[in-house]
Amino acid sequence: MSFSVGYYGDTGVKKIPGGYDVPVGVDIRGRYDEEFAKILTKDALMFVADLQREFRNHVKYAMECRKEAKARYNSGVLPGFDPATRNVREGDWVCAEVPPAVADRRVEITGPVERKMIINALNSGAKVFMSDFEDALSPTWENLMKGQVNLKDAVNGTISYEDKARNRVYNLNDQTAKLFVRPRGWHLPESHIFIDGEPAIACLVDFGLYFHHNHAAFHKTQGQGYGPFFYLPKMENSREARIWNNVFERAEKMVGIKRGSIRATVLIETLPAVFQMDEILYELRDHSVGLNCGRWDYIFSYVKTFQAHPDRLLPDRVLVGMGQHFMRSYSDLLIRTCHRRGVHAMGGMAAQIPIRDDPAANEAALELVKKDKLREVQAGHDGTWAAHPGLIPAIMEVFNNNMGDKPNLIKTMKREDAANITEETCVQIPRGVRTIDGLRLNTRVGIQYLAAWLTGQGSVPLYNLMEDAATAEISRVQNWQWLKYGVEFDGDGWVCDRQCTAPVLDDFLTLNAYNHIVVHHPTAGSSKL
Ligand SMILES: CC(=O)SCCNC(=O)CCNC(=O)[C@H](O)C(C)(C)COP(=O)(O)OP(=O)(O)OC[C@H]1O[C@@H](n2cnc3c(N)ncnc32)[C@H](O)[C@@H]1OP(=O)(O)O
Ligand SMILES: O=CC(=O)O
Ligand SMILES: [Mg+2]
Repeated sequence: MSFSVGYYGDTGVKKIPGGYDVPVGVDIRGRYDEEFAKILTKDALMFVADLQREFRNHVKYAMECRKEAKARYNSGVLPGFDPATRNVREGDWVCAEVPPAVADRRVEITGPVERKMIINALNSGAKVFMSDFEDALSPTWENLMKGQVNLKDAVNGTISYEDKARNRVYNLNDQTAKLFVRPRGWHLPESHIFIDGEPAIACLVDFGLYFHHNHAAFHKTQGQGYGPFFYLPKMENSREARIWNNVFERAEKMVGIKRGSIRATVLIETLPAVFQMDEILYELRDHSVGLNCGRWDYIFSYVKTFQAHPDRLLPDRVLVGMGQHFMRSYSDLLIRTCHRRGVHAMGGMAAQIPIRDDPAANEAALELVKKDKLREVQAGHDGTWAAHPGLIPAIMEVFNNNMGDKPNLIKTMKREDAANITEETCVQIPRGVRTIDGLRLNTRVGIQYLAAWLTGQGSVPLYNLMEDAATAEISRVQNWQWLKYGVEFDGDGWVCDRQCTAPVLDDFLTLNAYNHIVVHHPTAGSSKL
């Protein structure tokens, strides 16, 4: 493809030699590729630029508000319900009817927008596939653009993949999972696309390109008159949900589809957002299909929100499970809120994945997953997440056995008992030990995950667990918090680490360590008094 440089009369389009055909004000700084050019069309870029111009100031303001909230938490304030929106929490409103295409979401698989994984996930037997530009994806230009190409082929039903080394061709089954797409969070820039001299807002690029190319086909083939469907990550306040709602309305209007076609599930995965569930659903009430317990980012957010509260340090990462009081309260409150408003209350991700080379360990991991999912469905979650296709049958069985023949529990599990959950319950300090092994594991996971991410892998198996950006964040912030506040570790092996990080230098390693090798005889000495 070759273009001459300059502006083209009334089309307002600037053409660059051998490059993308861009509208005025848009500058593509990523590598040129003929396949990517089919995504980065002039029309698609105009659509994204329109969203950017319409919403950039709202997004900037929302990010400023996050900074102000952070300063308040750092000064000792605890997050809580907003007295100004009490009427929304107490009001008797409900969200729009759930679209029939996604009434049953009992098991959802997630994964990055990688070609083979998209096909495997759509074929996995799960009801929904959440295809991820976020926690599971390292947002390199190649990953993002190939991801858009892959999704377009998936929605068109033409996606295939040839694994030459294994002489295997991947195609879609007749029956596939319904596709949801998760764009990145509001805070991230997309630095390969500049609009009016500044980096584009990443999520508007992810959303805009996908929506522009796929809304029509999706409506027909997947959504039964609705869609496309989205997952929205990492919001902290309902003002951020309002921006999404306005983006959806503008997008619907621009392409001429009915208001409420687009539907989204919001991840409640920040501590401030737990006090904004009603408000978030209210803002998105015509575009909502529920909330999801994004438990890993939620733990990360607990540490981040309380970064200046040394009285709220977390125990070892492995101990911060859904059994902790603050985690259970958050899941219960989410179920009650969603069902009161007529939408799905989705559970979260168990991080275990199949362990091929150790049957006993594999069985133990599977038992943990089943236990976690049983707790979720018994609590009233309408569905849950799986990280790997190998887990789908077991998780499906747990949900089938406990949901009966209904597509969801929205009308049957009201959880009115959760109406009494208080602010204090939601921030209650988790219990457990902090150990040097926990610090080491965080360090290993943090380093290995970052190495993978920098080379384009956003989700990886480490120590038999799924690790992605959210789980790696926990490792990072936990180590930061422990080192900053100089925690004393429980158990053995801490002397060297404490000595290396002590504010005042100990005189002798051996003097300090000596008490650890002194073993007094049980009779406490030899003197006979
Ligand atoms: C906190 C959160 O945000 S959770 C949501 C975001 N995180 C995710 O979505 C992570 C999803 N999971 C994954 O990315 C992967 O399961 C990993 C990276 C953890 C492990 O992947 P692998 O090392 O490829 O696992 P493994 O070798 O066992 O895979 C076996 C097969 O299952 C496929 N597979 C594994 N996980 C998935 C998945 N989530 N979706 C689709 N296919 C998958 C593999 O592609 C492979 O296919 P093949 O046999 O046709 O070659
Ligand atoms: O996005 C999900 C999470 O747990 O984080
Ligand atoms: Mg997350």
